[in-house]
Amino acid sequence: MTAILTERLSATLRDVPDFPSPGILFKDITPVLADPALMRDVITAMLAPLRGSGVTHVVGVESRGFLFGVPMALQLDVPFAPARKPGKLPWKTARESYDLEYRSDVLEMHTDAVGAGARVLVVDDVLATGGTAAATCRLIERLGGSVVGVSVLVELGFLHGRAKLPDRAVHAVVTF
Ligand SMILES: O=P(O)(O)OC[C@H]1O[C@H](OP(=O)(O)OP(=O)(O)O)[C@H](O)[C@@H]1O
Ligand SMILES: Nc1ncnc2[nH]cnc12
Repeated sequence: MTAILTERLSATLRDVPDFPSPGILFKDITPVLADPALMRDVITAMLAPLRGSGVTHVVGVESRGFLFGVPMALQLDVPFAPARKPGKLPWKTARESYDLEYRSDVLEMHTDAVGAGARVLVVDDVLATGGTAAATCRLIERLGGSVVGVSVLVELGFLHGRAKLPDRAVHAVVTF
């Protein structure tokens, strides 16, 4: 990761205090989405540690994980599969519950999304407490896939999300 990209990201991400609830400092990624040159460099940086890892599928976590996961899957020329909030996917699903910084939730995936032999990269915008990423990894493994790595744009290091992802290869472009 270049220091210059880290600086560009730090200057572009918007901190929003007390959203969505008091005491949370929310990292708003919408200014990054609004900058195509920065987005291109971000996607390249999120993929860089995974080159040569034999990734066969990208799983993006609803909703902000989709914004980075789809362009990464296109770059790798592999299928993208969504991990979605409950009740959104139309076909047969498996589900996992998890806790995150400001609430509890459930994620679902289609049961045929990542079968045996799939080498899956999990993508999200933010790693905070790690609950979301850990639940996604559990879901993928229950469906028969193996998790090659977890790639995020922003890691909130003070929330110790990596502690919920022991033995996982976790990659963040920028850590606060
Ligand atoms: O590491 P954790 O503590 O689990 O938190 C990280 C998750 O929280 C946010 O998603 P959120 O569920 O708020 O959904 P959104 O992307 O639809 O806004 C973020 O996009 C990650 O998915
Ligand atoms: N502080 C935060 N900012 C943005 N997304 C988040 N997801 C969980 N915690 C977050």
